[in-house]
Amino acid sequence: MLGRSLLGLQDEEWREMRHHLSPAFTGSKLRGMSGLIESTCEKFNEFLAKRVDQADEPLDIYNSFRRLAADLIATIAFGAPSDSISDPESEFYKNGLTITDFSGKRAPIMMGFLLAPSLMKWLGISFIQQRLTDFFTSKIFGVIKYREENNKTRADMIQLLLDVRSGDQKKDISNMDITSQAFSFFLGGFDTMATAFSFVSHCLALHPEVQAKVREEVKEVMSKHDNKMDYEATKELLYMDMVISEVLRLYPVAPMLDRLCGSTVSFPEFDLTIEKGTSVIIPVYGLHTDPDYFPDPFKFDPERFTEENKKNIKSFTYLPFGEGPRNCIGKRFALLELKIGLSKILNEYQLEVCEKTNVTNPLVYTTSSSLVQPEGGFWLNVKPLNKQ
Ligand code: HEM
Repeated sequence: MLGRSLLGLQDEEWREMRHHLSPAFTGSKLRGMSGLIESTCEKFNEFLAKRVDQADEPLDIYNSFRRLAADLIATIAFGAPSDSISDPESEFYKNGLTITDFSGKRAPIMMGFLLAPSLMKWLGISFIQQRLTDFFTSKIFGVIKYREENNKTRADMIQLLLDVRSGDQKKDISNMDITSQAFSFFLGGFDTMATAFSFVSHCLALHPEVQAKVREEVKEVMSKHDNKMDYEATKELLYMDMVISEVLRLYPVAPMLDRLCGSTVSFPEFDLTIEKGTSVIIPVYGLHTDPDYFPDPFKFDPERFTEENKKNIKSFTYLPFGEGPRNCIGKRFALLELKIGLSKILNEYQLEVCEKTNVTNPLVYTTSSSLVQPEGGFWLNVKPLNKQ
């Protein structure tokens, strides 16, 4: 399944699939999907409300945001709403956790696929267990069958691919292709979204003055948009956009990128030649915290991203979503989800540090997991604004 997905395809096959999928992330498609995102984020607020009523203790925000991320992907990419937020036993969520767990016995498998994918295939080792492939495949096949038999449509990514398939040019896209792409959105957008939501919340709790300013902006924008935070409204969240940009600089979800050199290139000024076929690692975290590019790099300062200051950022030194043709296809979708989700939360809740919050600066990261996480996890107090 992964081999046919955007993440697994190479060269011409990748280019063609990317070309089909890119229209899923244009403004008009995102506008259509923003209602589904809003309603899923509202459910998350209901979960927070229950949680706050039941226990007045710190919240493990990462594990909470993972549930939100799973439900967002389920509804948008799999066309099948799941209820991971309120149901801890949700099958979709549990299977998602298993797939994205690269600790313990799965760590060498992941390393094997990164370093020697052909060898792993030759050895007959699969990246994803058959049981999980079957689960996700049957979900998507079921959704496609239902829509085709009942002539139903929905503003989500599966529909976009079905529309491409049935459109004028009748592209050769199989049900398995559609499943593979939904799956690549799951892998691309599950832990990344949960981590980004967690780091933004962490920074807002550590910097209450920034949080107050973002909340003020949210309330002002919502009051102009019938108390909603839809696609059009998010475009007015200029300060929140600066805050998110700064969080992703200080805490890039993907701290490094990799590329395979396609042709031999020379850089005479550095006396360096990179041969065709060489794996190149791009140190994103190193660039983002290099004082030559970002002075006083460990200072959390959203002002770096004002329209004026952004122009001074050197090209290719800020890479939270990668760069070039293989950059993150979900970037605009991710930013939309973050803006809607954070608006909903900040409109009703105050995020505060608690005794378990890791307040080290530079942050001390955990070494016990492959995830980018503070040592000790993400913990915050979440307090309803109306009870303050
Ligand atoms: C804040 C959240 C996110 C961050 C920080 C992020 C970051 C990234 C990065 C760094 C890459 C590699 C880019 C490169 O090598 O140049 C990538 C690729 C990718 N991302 Fe995201 N991502 C996020 C959310 C999402 C979401 C929500 C989706 C799903 C819709 C998604 C789907 C993908 C896919 C499919 C690729 C592979 C693209 C390709 O190979 O053509 N990402 N992402």
